[in-house]
Amino acid sequence: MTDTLTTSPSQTPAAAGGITPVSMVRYESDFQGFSDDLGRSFTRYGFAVVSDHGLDEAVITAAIDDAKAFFALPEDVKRAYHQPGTGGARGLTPFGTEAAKDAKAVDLKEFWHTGRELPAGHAYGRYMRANLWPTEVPGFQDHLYGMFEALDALGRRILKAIARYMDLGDDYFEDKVELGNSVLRMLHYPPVPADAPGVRAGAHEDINVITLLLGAEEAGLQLKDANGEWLDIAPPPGALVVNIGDMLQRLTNHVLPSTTHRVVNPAPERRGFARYSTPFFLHFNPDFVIRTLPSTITPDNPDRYAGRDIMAEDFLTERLKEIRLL
Ligand SMILES: O=C(O)CCC(=O)C(=O)O
Ligand SMILES: [Fe+2]
Repeated sequence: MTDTLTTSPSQTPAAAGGITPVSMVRYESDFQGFSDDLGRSFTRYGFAVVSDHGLDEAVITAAIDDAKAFFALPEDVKRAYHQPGTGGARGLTPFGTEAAKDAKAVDLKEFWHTGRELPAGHAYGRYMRANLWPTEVPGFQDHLYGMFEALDALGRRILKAIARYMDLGDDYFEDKVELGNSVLRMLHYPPVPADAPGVRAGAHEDINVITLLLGAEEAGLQLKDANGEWLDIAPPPGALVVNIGDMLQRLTNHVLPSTTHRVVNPAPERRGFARYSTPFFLHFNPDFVIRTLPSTITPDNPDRYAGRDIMAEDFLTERLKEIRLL
């Protein structure tokens, strides 16, 4: 890959909203150092800002442009790609559907989900629905799936660094996520009226293993730090925001925390702008059983899930019900 979305390492700002970016340039030259810095950021915030990630800018731009073209279609055309009662797993989830767990208000967003294309007849077909592809936007399928595959590959590289940090053996995650039930979410938050109450996306934790988020430069994304204060994430242009989800928090007995985050409405002068962001929710293979890693159980941190092994797919179903997608 030649083009990158990021600035060169020498231009990487010292800090972004309190979180110092970790450059992936060291992935090849100093894997241990990269893994330690990444792991420390996760341990402290549940989040890391990753620069120099090497994603091909053309692949990302093509997919985002197609998503924008889709969201600009008439409401009734878009609604044909909504499958109610299926957990929003594929296609469109219309504006005003999803709400954060226990939230009273719905989020101010619509989104499109693309999932994995399995080899024909694969046993995981019972857990993963077929993708939907809108015929109204030429190139949508190729571009969206191109972005899915690029983020899937990058997510596995980042998991190798997490495995190194946790002393698990670098390939620990490989056979546990290779056909994971992962989802690429193209999000559209329309412009917000000047007097809009509430937030664009209510406070929540992600369900999955790790999330790779692009497009969070438009202000608004905040995490709740260990003191309970909201901290702006504000990544530099093109940088990737990565956070730990509930499944990895559970596997690591909370050594890697799944941190509460939200998207607040922007300052008045930015309320006329839409937000387009693209989280990739990397999941375990559906039949992976989440059981606390023995190395994370200590006298100070006893097993929080003793006797409560759960299959990744069952965990997901439980949580989708809580956010009103099932
Ligand atoms: O829009 C964003 O930047 C974050 C979205 C998010 O946290 C989510 O969809 O889980
Ligand atoms: Fe999230």
